[in-house]
Amino acid sequence: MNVELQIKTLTEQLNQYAKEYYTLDNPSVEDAEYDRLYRELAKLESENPNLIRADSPTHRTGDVVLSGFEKYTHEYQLYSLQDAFSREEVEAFDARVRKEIAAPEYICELKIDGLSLSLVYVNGVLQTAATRGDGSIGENITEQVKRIKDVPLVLSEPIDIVVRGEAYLPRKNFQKLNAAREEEGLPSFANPRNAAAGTLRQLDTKVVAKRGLATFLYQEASPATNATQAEVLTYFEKLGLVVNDQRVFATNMTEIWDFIQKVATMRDDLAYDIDGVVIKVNDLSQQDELGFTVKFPKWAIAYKFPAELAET
Ligand SMILES: NC(=O)c1cc2c(N)ncc(C(N)=O)c2s1
Repeated sequence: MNVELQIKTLTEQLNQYAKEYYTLDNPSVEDAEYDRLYRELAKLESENPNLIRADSPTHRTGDVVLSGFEKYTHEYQLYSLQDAFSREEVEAFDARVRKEIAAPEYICELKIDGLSLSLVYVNGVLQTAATRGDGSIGENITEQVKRIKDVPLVLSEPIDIVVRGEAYLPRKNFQKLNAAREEEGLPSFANPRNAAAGTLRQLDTKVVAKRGLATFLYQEASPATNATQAEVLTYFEKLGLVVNDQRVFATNMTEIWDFIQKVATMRDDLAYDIDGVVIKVNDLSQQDELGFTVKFPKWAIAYKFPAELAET
């Protein structure tokens, strides 16, 4: 088999094994077998650097220690959501929407308690990952984000797209991390969000790879080709991006509030922290019609759960 085909086969095999291990939590090969194949690929790549593929797992390792964070100017501004803390405030949002949209269909999604992330793909290849910053200028954390196992280095289609999402630390990895820090006599992180933020601010990317961060992508920043938010999310999944599966449609306040209450009861059983529910007008042309206030989109609201009492 020629070297290029060997490299392609090894890369695809290793990426499949990594997906089984990290995302499906169901590895089909022993670590030793993965390591053997990985070393074989790394050897072939070092002998044929021109044949290294963009989706090679060797981009996710290697001890890149950065000297600092470069600033990154977002092509598409990251906006914040208006918060709601009561049913009445969500009702007021719904009433404002109905002033312009007769019979809105909403999509309700979980509000992940992590760190905002912007991913820029060019020709389907991850070019830049950046923090939100002030919404216009963030920090370039591309090398760190390449160490988040569920972020695809290459999408299933060679498209240019800018997506928004959240990087978070799954609760089980948060507990493991704090246990290890206690062992080492280091201060523990107060919550998974702080741990995720602290991890992505690590200049030593080897540390990021060990911590087990994960992502949920939830918004297209570049002009969407889909008609609705629901279709955007389905498209993201097709591209290989991770999308949260807890999302429902609602056409009135009762359905919205039923979902909020359902989420409030199941929140503690989730594998990750959330701090609310995001309600959005599903139709993207209606989102454009509604537009923005000075600060927020008028087509979405973030219902925030009452802050959980700190564990005493
Ligand atoms: N600041 C924002 O615009 C958002 C923040 C978040 C978040 N932390 N989690 C989920 C969503 C979502 N599903 O839309 C959004 S949207």
